[in-house]
Amino acid sequence: MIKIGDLDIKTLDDLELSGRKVLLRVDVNSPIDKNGHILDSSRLKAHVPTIKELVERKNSVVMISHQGRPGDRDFVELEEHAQVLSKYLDLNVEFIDDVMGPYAREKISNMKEGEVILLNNVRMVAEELIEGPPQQQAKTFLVKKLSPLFDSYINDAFATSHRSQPSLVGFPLVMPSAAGRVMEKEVSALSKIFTPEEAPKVFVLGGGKVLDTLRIIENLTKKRIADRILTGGLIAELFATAKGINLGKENMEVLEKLGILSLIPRARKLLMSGAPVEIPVDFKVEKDGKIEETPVHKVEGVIKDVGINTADIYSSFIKDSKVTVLRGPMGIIEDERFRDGSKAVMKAALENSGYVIVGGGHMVSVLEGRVEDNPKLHISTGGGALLLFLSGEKLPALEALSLSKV
Ligand SMILES: Nc1ncnc2c1ncn2[C@@H]1O[C@H](COP(=O)(O)OP(=O)(O)OP(=O)(O)O)[C@@H](O)[C@H]1O
Ligand SMILES: O=C(O)[C@H](O)COP(=O)(O)O
Repeated sequence: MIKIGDLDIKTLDDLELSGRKVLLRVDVNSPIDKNGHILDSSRLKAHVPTIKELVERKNSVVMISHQGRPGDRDFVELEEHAQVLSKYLDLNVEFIDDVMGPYAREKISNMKEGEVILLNNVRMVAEELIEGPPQQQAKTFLVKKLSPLFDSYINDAFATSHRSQPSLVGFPLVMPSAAGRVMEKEVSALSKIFTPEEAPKVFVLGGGKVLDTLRIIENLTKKRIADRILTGGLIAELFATAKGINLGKENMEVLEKLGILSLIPRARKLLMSGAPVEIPVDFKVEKDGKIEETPVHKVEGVIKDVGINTADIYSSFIKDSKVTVLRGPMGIIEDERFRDGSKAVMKAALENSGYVIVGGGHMVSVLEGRVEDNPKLHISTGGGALLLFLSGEKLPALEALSLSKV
């Protein structure tokens, strides 16, 4: 059983799972290249322990997932996903080109112990795109057609837990349901953020999603969760400007174009209410094709990364942290010349003895493979779900799991 706030959620340890037919909601939504192929399969790999365990416990497993959204380039079928999963699992994952029609239902009914199926993209079913409360989603055709074929429902899709769609919130109301191992790992790692005993807590927040990050800082401040919030990326520029620092014409133009200047009053309010927000003391800027280090009060050129002194000061704060959360890079890390700030904070976090949580594709890429066998490191699979979780919002899929029938 996992406890999150006032919710109690069953895990694979709490359900009778042997010789059963299990419907497993996974999130295999992956970046897709221009030829329609999977670019990065880390989300698929993440589900391997859950699937393996269910197979080893002699269940037959039917996976259901979305990929992209209708109308988008990455809205593709899941045939290649099944092939990749087969490779990781070293067993045949059969792709079924159907979601809930007679073909899929017949295949599911005839499954034998240990067999694994991946249904086609659940967002081909129009109902899946409508968000609504669990009680409404439990009455959808998706739930009505599929639930009678299964003994249990397992949700392992933490990265989609912020959506209140039928495949995520409809099933727990009508059948015994539990969280899979990915969901369990995410929830127990991320709940360290809200545990007062684990302190001090340092949040390293950067990147480009300024409004989302501002919401996180508002929540962390309101609930007095963070001891220090070290800013980089565009959120650092917002807070520097909110403090009255002139970052120069070029950077102000960037902030204006992105609509970030309108957030200044919210940032000021946070600063005045005692938010433990730190801003860089220096930046790495690009000016007339040259790269320079410049103090925060004398910025000339376009800001591309935090400076050397900031990286040192931030690293020293991280050194004493018991929980460090890193989300969003310190600079424009797609360019190798501007990765130093992000690399420095990551190094400090990994060298410290505390717990480290890394979220968001860009910061994960700064890990550069240093992930094996590190029990103190948690790499979240969540994008939007993680942002919402950190903002203190409830995740509908978790709430629904807590309503599990039986
Ligand atoms: N100073 C800066 N100016 C402009 N862009 C910046 C700056 N610093 C970082 N960025 C950009 O922020 C982007 C990454 O931010 P984002 O918030 O999307 O993080 P992420 O961790 O990848 O999130 P997710 O995985 O959820 O998409 C990168 O493209 C990077 O170039
Ligand atoms: O990548 C994600 O954030 C999840 O898979 C959810 O996808 P969505 O934003 O299309 O609902």
